[in-house]
Amino acid sequence: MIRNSINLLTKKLISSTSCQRTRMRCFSSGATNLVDVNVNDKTGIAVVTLNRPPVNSLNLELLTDLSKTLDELESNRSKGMILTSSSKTVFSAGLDILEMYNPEPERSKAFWTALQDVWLKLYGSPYPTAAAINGHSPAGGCLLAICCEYRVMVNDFTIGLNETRLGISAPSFFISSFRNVLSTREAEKALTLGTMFSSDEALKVGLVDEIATDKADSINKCENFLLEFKKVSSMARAFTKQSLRKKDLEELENNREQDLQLFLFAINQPIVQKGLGAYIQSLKKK
Ligand SMILES: CC/C=C\C/C=C\CCC/C=C/CC(=O)SCCNC(=O)CCNC(=O)[C@H](O)C(C)(C)COP(=O)(O)OP(=O)(O)OC[C@H]1O[C@@H](n2cnc3c(N)ncnc32)[C@H](O)[C@@H]1OP(=O)(O)O
Repeated sequence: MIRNSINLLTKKLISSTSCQRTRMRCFSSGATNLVDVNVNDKTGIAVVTLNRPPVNSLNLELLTDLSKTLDELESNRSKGMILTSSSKTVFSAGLDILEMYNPEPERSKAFWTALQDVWLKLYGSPYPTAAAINGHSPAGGCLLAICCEYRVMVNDFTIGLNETRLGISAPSFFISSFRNVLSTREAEKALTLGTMFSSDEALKVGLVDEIATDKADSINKCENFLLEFKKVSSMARAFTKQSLRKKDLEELENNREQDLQLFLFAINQPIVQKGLGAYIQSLKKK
């Protein structure tokens, strides 16, 4: 009995050694482990890493893991979250196009519902959030970044809501979170043109807050931003953020079914399927 307890303790110690070196607690979000979470014991800040190679495209499983992670952070009264990616060149390639091509009805419902859940939890989170954008961030990848309150982008990558370039309109909750960051004028121009901004252009227009030299620098800068909230009451902070975002959040909360039906209708149009098929082929041919 005692030996078993010692074995268990030894196993726990071994498995947590790499985290202890940096005073981090590690946990993974669920069964599929597509999201890694490291909580710094000293600051209470969680680094949440999207880990679905090769490009972190957002499929049902990744969205479900992310959604569970956001629940855990909220119930653990997180001091803050930094969202980043395990890839060296891609933050997230956006929605997984294979989830929308030849869709299976039940799965596509679950997929869109999971995306809505992630958006509501991330955009409305009571804890402060920052994105360390260490790679390209088109469409749904940009969505995750603009849900956060602060963005630090590593040089030489691109970010934007490029949906019109794919022949579709960005869904309304993509647009409202984009408008929360950019002026209506800049948002309209970028959304209608489907602009993908370079890091410098994104900084100039206000889509990102700082530029970083590499991933470590971007995480450091995000951490500095989050640490500023040590001086602020977390309740007052959360209330203020949620009041500012309330209209956008309620818009989706009150119209979830309608938004889902619009998505299902759109992806089931033969012309959209044809476009998606061609787009998948063009990505494969690159
Ligand atoms: C399009 C939707 C149309 C209709 C639906 C209607 C309405 C619903 C609402 C739609 C909202 C959509 C929001 C989105 O997020 S759509 C997704 C938009 N994303 C993109 O356009 C990004 C496409 N990818 C890229 O540009 C590049 O991959 C990237 C710059 C991210 C990285 O380039 P890199 O050279 O590093 O990698 P690749 O060789 O291109 O890719 C590696 C493999 O990954 C596959 N891949 C890439 N992106 C996706 C994706 N978004 N979904 C699924 N798979 C993806 C790519 O095909 C390669 O696969 P293999 O060849 O290795 O099999």
